[in-house]
Amino acid sequence: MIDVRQLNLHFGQGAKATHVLKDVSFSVAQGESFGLVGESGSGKTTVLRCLAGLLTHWQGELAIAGKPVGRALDFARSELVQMVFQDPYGSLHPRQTVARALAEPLLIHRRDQRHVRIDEALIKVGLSPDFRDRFPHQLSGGQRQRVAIARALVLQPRVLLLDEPTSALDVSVQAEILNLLADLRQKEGLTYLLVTHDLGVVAQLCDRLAVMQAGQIVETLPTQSLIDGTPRHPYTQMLVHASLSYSRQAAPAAA
Ligand SMILES: Nc1ncnc2c1ncn2[C@@H]1O[C@H](COP(=O)(O)OP(=O)(O)OP(=O)(O)O)[C@@H](O)[C@H]1O
Repeated sequence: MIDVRQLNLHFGQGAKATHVLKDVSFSVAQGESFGLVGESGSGKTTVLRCLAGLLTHWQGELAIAGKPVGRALDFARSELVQMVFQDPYGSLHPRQTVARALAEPLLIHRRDQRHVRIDEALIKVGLSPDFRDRFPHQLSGGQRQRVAIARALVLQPRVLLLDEPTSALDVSVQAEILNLLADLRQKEGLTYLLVTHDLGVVAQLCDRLAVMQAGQIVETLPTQSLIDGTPRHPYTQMLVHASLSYSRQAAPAAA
């Protein structure tokens, strides 16, 4: 469903150019959920932004649903792929009602039955149609992220690009949103590409993952290997170790 081949990207020019993505290659099957993990600045979000059409100066080959992806963001791509951002407050316009936020993609794509589609999208994310007239500041963090997911779903895409979809939320709400994403993947037959720092999120939501370091993929592995503690690359082992010792430190405080 998603094919990334030899993806390269630089920011800046000449002597100041930084090579941010270095020959990144991976494939995600139809219906699969694939995680991208790695330290801050390793290039995870940049990969999503290339696939979403938000960055256009990449080199390599990108294809979605078997069709090569061009550089410019076009209608066909928006109908196939949508992105959900980390901070739902930032991604929703503060003066737009929920209905207005969801109507916008429908208007741009000239879809009919907008009321019905908006209500259907709200129900899919566990919100009642009563939420139509609310503004973002009248929503909790979890409800805002539900609205952002509803907006991503309203055009019925086949792929969601999820950029740290739960990291801006309270811990108690994170589990709800992860459950919602797991349910939606199954019910809607979606394919996920998910960026996260949190190996717990990968364990819950992803079938496979790629580990990035300094713009390169160092290892691609099934999530089960992560859980079994059998990753091969020393950097992945270090990430697993760091995450386990963090959980152990956090456990007494949480008790
Ligand atoms: N618009 C930009 N202009 C210049 N450099 C950028 C730009 N966007 C990202 N970068 C740089 O590209 C590198 C990769 O950034 P990216 O956001 O993809 O990393 P990341 O792995 O997603 O990190 P994080 O987990 O912190 O979001 C970083 O060094 C970042 O500073």
